[in-house]
Amino acid sequence: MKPLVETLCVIGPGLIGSSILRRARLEPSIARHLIAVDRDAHVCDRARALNLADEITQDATAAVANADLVVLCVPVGVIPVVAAAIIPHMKAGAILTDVGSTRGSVVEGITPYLRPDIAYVPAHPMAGTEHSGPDAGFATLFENRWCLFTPAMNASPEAIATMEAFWQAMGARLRHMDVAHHDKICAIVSHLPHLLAFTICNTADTLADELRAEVLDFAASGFRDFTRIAASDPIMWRDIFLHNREALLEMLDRFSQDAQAMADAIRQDDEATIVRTIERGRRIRRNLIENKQA
Ligand SMILES: NC(=O)c1ccc[n+]([C@@H]2O[C@H](COP(=O)([O-])OP(=O)(O)OC[C@H]3O[C@@H](n4cnc5c(N)ncnc54)[C@H](O)[C@@H]3O)[C@@H](O)[C@H]2O)c1
Ligand SMILES: O=C(O)C(=O)C[C@]1(C(=O)O)C=C[C@@H](O)C=C1
Repeated sequence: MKPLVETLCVIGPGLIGSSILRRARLEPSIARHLIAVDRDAHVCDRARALNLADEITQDATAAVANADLVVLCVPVGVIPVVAAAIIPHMKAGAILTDVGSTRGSVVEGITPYLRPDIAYVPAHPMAGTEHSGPDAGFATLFENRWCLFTPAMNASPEAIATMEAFWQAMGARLRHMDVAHHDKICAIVSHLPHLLAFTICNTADTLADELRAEVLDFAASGFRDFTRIAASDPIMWRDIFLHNREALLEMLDRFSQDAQAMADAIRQDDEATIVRTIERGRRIRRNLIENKQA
């Protein structure tokens, strides 16, 4: 059977990149030959030990020369830098994609380097964990999770169809949307929750010494769920916050107003507002479970 692409090259075989490679190892319909590229020699060694790809190298420009599909899985701050370095070396007719968590800044950063004979089809899988690196990935990471496509550039309908089939083979559900919409949605469902988790852990940690000891003693409470998210990679999240600045600050403003309204309700013994707010939260959790996204 002819695979979707002959040669798949993943740049950055960390959590997301290694999950793509693991899935491609299990599904021969995806690619015949797998290449992994990382600038970090230790990551390359781990990728070799885990047998993530047929070729593993630190040399991105040589690796992409024969690839039919190149997937950029590096932090959003360096996606345009890596794209600028590899695009001149890609073969005509190849597809370039990236899995970056922000769209506006990545598309703006990549656009000046695009070539008319390279299809750029960005797609962001809404799946992950707080862990990073090649050991953290797993083949079922994208199963039943959304993959958000934003407008492709220089891409034929066939190239877009190839990327849709690629993400379906990863197990994902697909949705197309524009860039601004993507960045707003991700700001509220992903970036703001991470900002709140990092901040609440910082707040707890800067409390008085004796209380801090108690925070650790009793952390297996509501706080525990924040600590899971707060364990995420600092470089990845620094880049996301700085690269989705406008949408994130807009959502943070909205949240601050709502938190203030909740503070007012508590101050004023406004039971109805407090209960209404909690009930809305519970409804969201129920919807998530019904949609199999919990
Ligand atoms: N972690 C998640 O939950 C998640 C979910 C969806 C999308 N994303 C996006 O996917 C991308 C990767 O995230 P991750 O969690 O897999 O990160 P990760 O830290 O696990 O892996 C990133 C890899 O990129 C490598 N790298 C960094 N700069 C490089 C460069 N210039 N050239 C070559 N390799 C380089 C690192 O050495 C590392 O191995 C990010 O853009 C992130 O925003 C992450
Ligand atoms: O589930 C988690 O722990 C994640 O951090 C995954 C998560 C998210 O916030 O949902 C993180 C970043 C993404 O771009 C997509 C998914």
